[in-house]
Amino acid sequence: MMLKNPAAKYRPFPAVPLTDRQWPSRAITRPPVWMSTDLRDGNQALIEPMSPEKKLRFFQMLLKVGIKEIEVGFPSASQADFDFVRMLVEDKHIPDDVTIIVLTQARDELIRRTVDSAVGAKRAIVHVYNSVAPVFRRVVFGMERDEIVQIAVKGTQLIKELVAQHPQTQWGLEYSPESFSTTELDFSKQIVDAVSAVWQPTPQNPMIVNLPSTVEASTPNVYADQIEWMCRNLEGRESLVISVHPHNDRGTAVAAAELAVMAGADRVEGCLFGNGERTGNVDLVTLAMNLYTQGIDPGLDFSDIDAVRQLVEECNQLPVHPRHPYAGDLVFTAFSGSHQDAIKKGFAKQDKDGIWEVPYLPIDPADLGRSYDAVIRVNSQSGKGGMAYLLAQEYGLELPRRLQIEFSRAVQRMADETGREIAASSIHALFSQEYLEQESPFNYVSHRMTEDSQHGVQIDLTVARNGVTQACRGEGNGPIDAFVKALGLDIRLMDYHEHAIGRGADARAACYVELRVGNGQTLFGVGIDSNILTASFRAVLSAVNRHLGMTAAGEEAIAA
Ligand SMILES: CC(=O)SCCNC(=O)CCNC(=O)[C@H](O)C(C)(C)COP(=O)(O)OP(=O)(O)OC[C@H]1O[C@@H](n2cnc3c(N)ncnc32)[C@H](O)[C@@H]1OP(=O)(O)O
Ligand SMILES: CC(C)C(=O)C(=O)O
Ligand SMILES: [Mg+2]
Repeated sequence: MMLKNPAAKYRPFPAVPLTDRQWPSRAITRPPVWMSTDLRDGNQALIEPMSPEKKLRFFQMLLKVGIKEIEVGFPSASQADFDFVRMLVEDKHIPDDVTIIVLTQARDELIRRTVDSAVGAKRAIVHVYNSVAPVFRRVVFGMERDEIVQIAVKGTQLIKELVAQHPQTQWGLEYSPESFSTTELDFSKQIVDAVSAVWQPTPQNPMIVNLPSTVEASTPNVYADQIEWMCRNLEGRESLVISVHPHNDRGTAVAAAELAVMAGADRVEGCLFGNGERTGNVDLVTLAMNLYTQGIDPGLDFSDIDAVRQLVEECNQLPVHPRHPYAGDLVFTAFSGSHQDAIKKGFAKQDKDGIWEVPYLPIDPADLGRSYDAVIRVNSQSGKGGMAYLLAQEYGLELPRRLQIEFSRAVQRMADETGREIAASSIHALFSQEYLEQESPFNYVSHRMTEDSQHGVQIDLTVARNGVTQACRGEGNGPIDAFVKALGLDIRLMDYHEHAIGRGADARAACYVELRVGNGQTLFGVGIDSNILTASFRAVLSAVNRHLGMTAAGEEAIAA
């Protein structure tokens, strides 16, 4: 039967009975304990689970990033999973300050195998779980609440018994009431209290209580309420590490984790770049960098984010989205004109060691090992700022503002025609063609200049006009004035800029002149030369040639 309203088959998530919630007015002031479950929850969700070799490379990268708690697998799932954990232990891959975690269902034979896998490690946490939500109790287990509690209690008793036989390892317990976020809070409390009554944690040897949103089912504020409620109601809170394990079914796992930390969670489990079952586990990279941009050291090192991303993509055989926070290919790239303009101005004003204040960039790309080069790219949505930035960064050309406006029209034409992104090299080629290679009809050959107080500046100039060399002389109150007079053309100099390109013996001068030829429109010419005067003369000829190329009126003006 077709439902009239298909949405009617879903029910709204019930609110948590917490009227004096504290978390909304709290702030995060320090990082939580990070736990990576890439090699377990991440791995179990892959189309092709990682080979032992890939798992080891991933593990070593996690160490380098600085993660101290790493869930290394589900050892009872397969011989390969078991062997991987043994290899880590026996080949001494686990640093002393790192704790491995091994996951198991609360079933006898699986628990035994799991404990066996970690024997000999300096520190290991056995992570046991059973699902507690009403739908699991009814559909999967066909059990009442008390029977579900017994699964967890018996499993914990067995773990306690088994680990006592291997005192050379410092053992810990993590208990997860799986599907916590869709479970009645009083039942979650009942089962967690029952487990801790068996394990008997102390503030010195706390037990981890991991409260997963196995399937994210509510807005993040509801999850935060659930966490605060548990923190306030569990027995022996001081002997518990409250951990969260958000999944991203509603796309709000990051928010859920952050609000949960405000609500009292001490620890967060997740995966790099949000890999994991279905829509993924919460993304540890985003969480860490979010803290970083609030001025809080997350204790994780993502200063070479591209290397981390590359390895994760290779091991997971899944791409990281180009717009993934902090790490995607396009997150430090602006195509749109007004963004480019603001970023360019922001970079110019940014003090290297000062507070970060570049518009549109929440973080300095350099802090992630990303380069500024990729920040600004040009396509049909771009304005003058983007191409000016690229010419300055790549070619040392600092175009005056009005020239930027003039040249951006040519760039826009090119972008419209191709419909593609335009590389810095193409912009430079277009700039050269438009301004620097304008050698006809006038081409500079040589000049000699003298100066005295009576005549001002005198120039003996040789130019080629349509390939025919001719000599002329001019006097003026400055070199450009004298040069224009020598040409004998109706030209007015409207604006002039110059700057050096490079330093030392190889330095060259770039000159930009804005001229009005006859009664025509003003337009720019550009000259580059090792001699600053020659550069300015070339710039004048560039403008004149451009003008002649564009208008018949220009020809007449020149002829006049
Ligand atoms: C939310 C999560 O991510 S939890 C982690 C999930 N990860 C994995 O499952 C990956 C590794 N798992 C595996 O390789 C296998 O599932 C194994 C080896 C653990 C178990 O395999 P099997 O023995 O074939 O059982 P299966 O996977 O079908 O699990 C279902 C059985 O386990 C029971 N079960 C499921 N979870 C639990 C639990 N936490 N505690 C106790 N029993 C459980 C179910 O009731 C069911 O029992 P039934 O067969 O009597 O009906
Ligand atoms: C095993 C548990 C913690 C889990 O992965 C989940 O509930 O999502
Ligand atoms: Mg999970």
